[in-house]
Amino acid sequence: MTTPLLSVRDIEKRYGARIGCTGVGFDLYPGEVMGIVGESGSGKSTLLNCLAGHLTPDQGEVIYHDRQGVGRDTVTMSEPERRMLSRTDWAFVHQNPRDGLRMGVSAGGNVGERLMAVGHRHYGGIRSVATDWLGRVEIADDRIDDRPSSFSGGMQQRLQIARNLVTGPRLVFMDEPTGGLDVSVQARLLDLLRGLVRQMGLSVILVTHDLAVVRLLADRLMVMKSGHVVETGLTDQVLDDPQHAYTQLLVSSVLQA
Ligand SMILES: Nc1ncnc2c1ncn2[C@@H]1O[C@H](COP(=O)(O)OP(=O)(O)OP(=O)(O)O)[C@@H](O)[C@H]1O
Repeated sequence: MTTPLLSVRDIEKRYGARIGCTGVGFDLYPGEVMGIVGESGSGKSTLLNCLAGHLTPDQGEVIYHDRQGVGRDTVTMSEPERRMLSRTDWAFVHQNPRDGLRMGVSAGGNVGERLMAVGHRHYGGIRSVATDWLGRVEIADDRIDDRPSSFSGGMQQRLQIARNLVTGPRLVFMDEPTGGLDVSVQARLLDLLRGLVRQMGLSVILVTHDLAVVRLLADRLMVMKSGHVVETGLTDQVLDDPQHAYTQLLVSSVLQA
């Protein structure tokens, strides 16, 4: 049987007396896209940040199987080790591209510096890979020396995606990657993301409150409410035949919208 890429066991995070998330466990397999959905305040971001090492959970394990097949608990690993993983194996796409880009650095620099961080040194090679990646996210060659602040919101988000994927990560965390964009821009970005996820065989944990996004991208779904996972299953199954009353409400409110 295939080894999971990530094994999450009994994660809990509290903010004082308030529950951020609790009792969360699942396995993510290579090449799988797991969607986490739920209304505002249900604990999606808390969970994602615990999984990505941005928040320390109060309880639980996040076992990541590295390229050597060794299972390592990212909750207890040292900060330098976690930082190294974030550079080499993991990527994080923020809702707001400003949180994931360096706004004072050119588009090419934003992509190229990630390559340099993993040891690439040859300037010409870095520039040509950066150009190639700008093309893959549909940013014209002649924008390579422009700063992201001169880009539209959709372009900034595509640049953030290029910056994250250029190093060939094994696991990508995405926090509302299409949030805050116009509907037509969202549709184009979703198409692009879906293509990249398929081509690269990426494993993704995707947080969104938008069921159309998970319908397109996610193989499996976890539905959260008040910090708990209330339903989990294959995306089409959960959306077409929701079992939990809360999921039924989520799905029907979309249908009525
Ligand atoms: N820094 C914090 N301090 C105190 N409580 C927090 C903090 N961050 C989140 N919470 C609480 O934890 C719970 C889960 O919040 P979280 O942001 O994870 O939900 P979410 O589903 O991501 O919501 P949204 O879609 O609005 O981002 C909520 O009750 C929230 O008020």
